[in-house]
Amino acid sequence: MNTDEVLGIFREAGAVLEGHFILTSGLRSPVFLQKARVFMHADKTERLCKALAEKIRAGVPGKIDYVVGPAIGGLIPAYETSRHLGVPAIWVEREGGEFRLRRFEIARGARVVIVEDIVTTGLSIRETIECLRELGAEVVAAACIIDRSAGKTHVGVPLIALAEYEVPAYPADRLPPELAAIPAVKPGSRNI
Ligand SMILES: O=P(O)(O)OC[C@H]1O[C@H](OP(=O)(O)OP(=O)(O)O)[C@H](O)[C@@H]1O
Ligand SMILES: O=C(O)c1cc(=O)[nH]c(=O)[nH]1
Ligand SMILES: [Mg+2]
Repeated sequence: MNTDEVLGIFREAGAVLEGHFILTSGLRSPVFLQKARVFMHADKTERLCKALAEKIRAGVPGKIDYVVGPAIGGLIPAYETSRHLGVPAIWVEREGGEFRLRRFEIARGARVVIVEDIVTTGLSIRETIECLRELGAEVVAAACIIDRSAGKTHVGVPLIALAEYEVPAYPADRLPPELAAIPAVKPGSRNI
């Protein structure tokens, strides 16, 4: 599946929003990919995640013990991708602001692949890696449906993106005037 097909699915679902958005990193952007509007459709989610699973299989040599999704955005794509990989899906969720594996136990040395929805700065994946490494897991790769940095983000493990789509993002104190003129909204779940 190529980038145009992935973006086509997002557009068809009405998931490419325009306005003034506060991203999880604190950066501001005129475009927000509201993945929930894609993941509400099982058929669209299946097509995307089947393709992502194939890309993970091709890019990750050896056994995968778990797919790990960072909540909330990563829950559905991690689950659906794990279904196509034939491995269990677990998740990390925020407790006091920090990602924790609250509901599961994994053996030290478990080989895991993180599956995210969207990557912008890679902050959420880096936080997830930190949590998993503290538990002794081996993070063999991370994957996402769309990489908004178009390959510029590095998370310290191989990052497998189904699509790369570069979207502008600005520090809050360096907004272009057209963005500063629109009230900002924060769609994600960090800090709520
Ligand atoms: O690469 P980054 O700069 O970390 O940005 C991407 C992250 O932002 C979103 O999560 P968010 O914390 O907004 O909440 P959500 O998962 O509930 O959507 C998205 O789900 C990714 O986890
Ligand atoms: O960087 C983010 O927080 C982000 C961007 C985006 O387009 N979609 C999303 O869910 N999060
Ligand atoms: Mg998220």
